Amino acid sequence: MTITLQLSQKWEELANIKDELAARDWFPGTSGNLSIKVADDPLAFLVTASGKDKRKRTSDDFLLVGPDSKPLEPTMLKPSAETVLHQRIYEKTDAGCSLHVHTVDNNLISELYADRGEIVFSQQELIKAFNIWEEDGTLTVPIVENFADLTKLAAAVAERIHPDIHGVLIRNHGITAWGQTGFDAKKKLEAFEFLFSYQVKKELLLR
Ligand SMILES: CSC[C@@H](O)[C@@H](O)C(=O)COP(=O)(O)O
Ligand SMILES: [Zn+2]
Repeated sequence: MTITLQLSQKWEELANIKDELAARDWFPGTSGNLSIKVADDPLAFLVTASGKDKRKRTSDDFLLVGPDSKPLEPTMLKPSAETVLHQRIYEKTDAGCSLHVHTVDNNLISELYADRGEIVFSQQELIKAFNIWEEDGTLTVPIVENFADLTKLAAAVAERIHPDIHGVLIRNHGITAWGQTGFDAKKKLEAFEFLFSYQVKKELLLR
């Protein structure tokens, strides 16, 4: 397969995911960023351009960056401010796609559980989306502080990545979740958001 064909297929895959997440209203105020891996060695990935309304579909939505998160070709576009987070995820995992969204539910959970540094889910059918099939299985989502220094933020996220971790919450900011493919990453992101929404509502009902 030629590189151009591979690139246009990945572009289409990411654009479709972006549309689906936009339909869920998961990009308020231009927030959120998405990426998909195009090559492993050296690393190259498509990432959303910074500051755009991610609900719109345009030919300027993504740009190709290399292992240092810098554009691989001359462009007027700026890679997402949070590109380095995606870079660190590709370095530390076998992910093929990484998705970052800000939602009210993920922000509330990140704040309510910040002091514990994580939230652990169990006895929930949807943890099967993370390949956890045991009746007493648990799913842990680490929570890191929202450092303004993005290199520091990326290092804090990278530090919490282990084989059983599929996403990291950033306090009062959002979640970054990843998977081997675009389908896998989106499935996990949707499952996370279901679990966060359930937990928020449960805590409200128990008050
Ligand atoms: C405009 S609020 C969101 C940003 O500060 C950032 O957190 C974000 O998710 C989007 O930044 P971007 O540079 O467009 O990828
Ligand atoms: Zn963000």
